[in-house]
Amino acid sequence: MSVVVPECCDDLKRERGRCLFNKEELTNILDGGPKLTEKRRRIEKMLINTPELFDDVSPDYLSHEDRYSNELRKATQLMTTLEKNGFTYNDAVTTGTGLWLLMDGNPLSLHISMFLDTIKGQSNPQQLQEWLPLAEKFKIIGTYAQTELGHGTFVRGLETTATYDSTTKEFVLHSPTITATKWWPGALGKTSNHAVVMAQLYLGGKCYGPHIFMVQLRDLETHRTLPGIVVGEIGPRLGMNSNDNGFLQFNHHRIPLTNMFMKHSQVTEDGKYVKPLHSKLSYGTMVQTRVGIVYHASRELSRALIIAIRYSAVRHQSEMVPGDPEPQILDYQTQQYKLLPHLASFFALRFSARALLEVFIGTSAGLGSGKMNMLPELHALSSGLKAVATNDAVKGTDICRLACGGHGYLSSSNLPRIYTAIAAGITYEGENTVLFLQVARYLIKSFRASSQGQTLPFSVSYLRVQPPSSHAPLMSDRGLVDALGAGVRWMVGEAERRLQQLVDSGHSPHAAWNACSVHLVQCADAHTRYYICEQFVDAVSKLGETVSSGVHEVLRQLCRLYILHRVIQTAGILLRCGAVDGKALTSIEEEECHLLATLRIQAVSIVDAIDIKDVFLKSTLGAWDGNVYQRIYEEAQKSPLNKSDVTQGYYQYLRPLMKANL
Ligand SMILES: CCCCCCCCCCCCCCCCCCCC(=O)SCCNC(=O)CCNC(=O)[C@H](O)C(C)(C)COP(=O)(O)OP(=O)(O)OC[C@H]1O[C@@H](n2cnc3c(N)ncnc32)[C@H](O)[C@@H]1OP(=O)(O)O
Ligand SMILES: Cc1cc2nc3c(=O)[nH]c(=O)nc-3n(C[C@H](O)[C@H](O)[C@H](O)COP(=O)(O)OP(=O)(O)OC[C@H]3O[C@@H](n4cnc5c(N)ncnc54)[C@H](O)[C@@H]3O)c2cc1C
Repeated sequence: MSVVVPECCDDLKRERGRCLFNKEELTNILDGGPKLTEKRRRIEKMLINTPELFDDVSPDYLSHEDRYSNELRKATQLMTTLEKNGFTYNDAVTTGTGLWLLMDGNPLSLHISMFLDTIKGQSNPQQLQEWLPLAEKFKIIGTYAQTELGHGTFVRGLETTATYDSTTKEFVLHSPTITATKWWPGALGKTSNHAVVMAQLYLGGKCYGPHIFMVQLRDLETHRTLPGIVVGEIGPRLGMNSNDNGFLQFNHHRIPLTNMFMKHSQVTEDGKYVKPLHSKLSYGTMVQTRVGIVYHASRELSRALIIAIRYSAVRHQSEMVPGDPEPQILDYQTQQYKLLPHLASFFALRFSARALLEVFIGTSAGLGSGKMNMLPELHALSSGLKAVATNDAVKGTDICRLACGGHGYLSSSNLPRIYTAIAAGITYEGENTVLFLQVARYLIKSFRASSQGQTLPFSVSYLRVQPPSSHAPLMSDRGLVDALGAGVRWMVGEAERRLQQLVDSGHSPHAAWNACSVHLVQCADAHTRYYICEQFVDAVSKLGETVSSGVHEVLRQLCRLYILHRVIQTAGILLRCGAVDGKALTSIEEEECHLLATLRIQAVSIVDAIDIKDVFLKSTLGAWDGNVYQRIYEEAQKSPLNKSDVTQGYYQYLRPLMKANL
């Protein structure tokens, strides 16, 4: 399939004619540099020239089984195409291209993410040597099986047991109750022949908590389920129905001692336990996936924004001035207010994802040399950013759908599929409220440590009292970010005060925690957003030295919008702690409206610079040429109900009803 860039409609031509910045330069910034843009485009070209990767028929028109098979066909084709052309699956993941082709629930996604990451991050050298080549070459195919019917969040409450039998040097895996059934893992139902399984380790009758085990589930020749294992698919879900999310039960199933992942903790042949350097090292795959999800959420949000902003420039509706031609809906301030703050969020999340990745790489390097001290900060940052990124991507994607009116509800807009895929991100890999509560624990601990004069890690250093002299002018970007920081400091101080007050009045610390948890979640959310603002301001100011003035101006405007919007959202807190006053808020609101009008002028060009091709957007509303109505019409013709003029349903039900004497 070769892509011919079509002439665009007059509306989009006019929009693009107003561009005052170098789009390619902005594209390079978003990709992380010109080399990465070039690499992404090479991958895209190769994928576009592989017609088997594209659907002839929408998954909506397929049966449950055909939908799965079709996605599996494309997933395997994707892997072989990448391999043949000298790329890795990782290239398709990091550029987003692979995800966009297969975001109806790619049945190999868990293999190439959490299964491989667990092998890489949790194996000892022998295990790595044995399993990694097999998994990388798809000789074994796996998933990450942790969640059970009874427990997802509370990992320590998992019920699956792995009991060591020193006489045979084996672990016996068992699901003692219905609630111990593994439930949810992607690709577990029918695709995977292996799984990394989280189970409670028992040695000599004593429980040592959750540990990870490599378990073969199916025969490698026949693909039949092995004895002692029951496995299947869990049925339809809100979205991503081309995946085979599964269930799994063990009936005293035996695996060798060497199948416990032994990088961090070990069991000796005679059944002795060797402790890890940090008790949460076995949660490393989850942390790594949370980092990936921040990128993933920003990418999905960007697809929705491209669709909604291009559509808003093509769609004309109503009269702004009686008798005048119908304006583009993007000219309505309310439409700009719906979309442009989310456009700013996309940029903010992209820069924060990059900053988080650096923290992840730094912490991982430290762990390699036995340094565990950065782990709590990485856990808090990755938890907070995963939660904010998915919450905002879900909200933003739905706003994009709403901003497209009725047509946004069409499957062919692709907004429903983007929405249902990213909506799962709020729940999977740590439910967001639960992750925010982890961040809150870290904030309260840090606040207390600071009160005792201890030095705080970089992401929370602002929690100590700020000397008034260091403040930038309030209305500058820095000044407003400082005000947001003061707001979080006040919120955390208030949470700590309420917790202490409850404990002093006789509540247990745990009861006090629960009684303050709504406020604590708000603290965690506000802290993470403060961190995002800081990263955005830093990134834009660093780029200022290297980019052209047009691009810098657009980035500055987006950053400003993000901060102003955040200040308005937090107005109540900022007023209560005295960080801003009513007069400042009024001028911030006015500035936001002014900025919306400014950014509107180049909005189409900004989303063009995100550079996602039509074949990856998959949207009748968001295509480059803006030929919206023709595409919607043509897509409707593909409905199986349009194959005949009169359907079977007419003869079977409607006609008898019309003929009945009611
Ligand atoms: C080519 C095609 C492309 C294909 C796509 C490829 C993907 C690319 C990436 C993009 C991703 C997109 C798709 C991803 C698909 C993912 C699918 C989803 C998979 C899953 O959902 S797997 C299951 C995930 N499950 C969870 O996340 C469970 C959540 N629960 C927990 O993490 C913990 O149990 C919880 C809530 C943190 C509590 O733990 P608990 O054991 O109870 O501990 P305590 O609360 O008592 O805390 C003790 C102490 O430890 C600290 N702690 C907890 N966790 C960590 C950690 N991970 N690291 C460091 N420290 C940790 C905690 O804060 C406490 O500290 P204190 O000092 O306060 O005591
Ligand atoms: C599409 C999808 C794919 C998935 N893929 C996988 C996979 O590949 N592998 C895998 O192992 N799992 C997978 N999961 C499972 C997922 O990780 C869990 O659903 C998730 O961790 C949440 O756990 P839960 O379902 O038990 O929710 P629960 O913890 O029961 O949450 C229900 C409610 O209780 C609240 N709650 C729970 N605990 C607390 C607390 N301590 N404090 C306050 N509130 C609390 C939550 O905030 C939420 O509102 C997947 C899930 C989905 C939806």
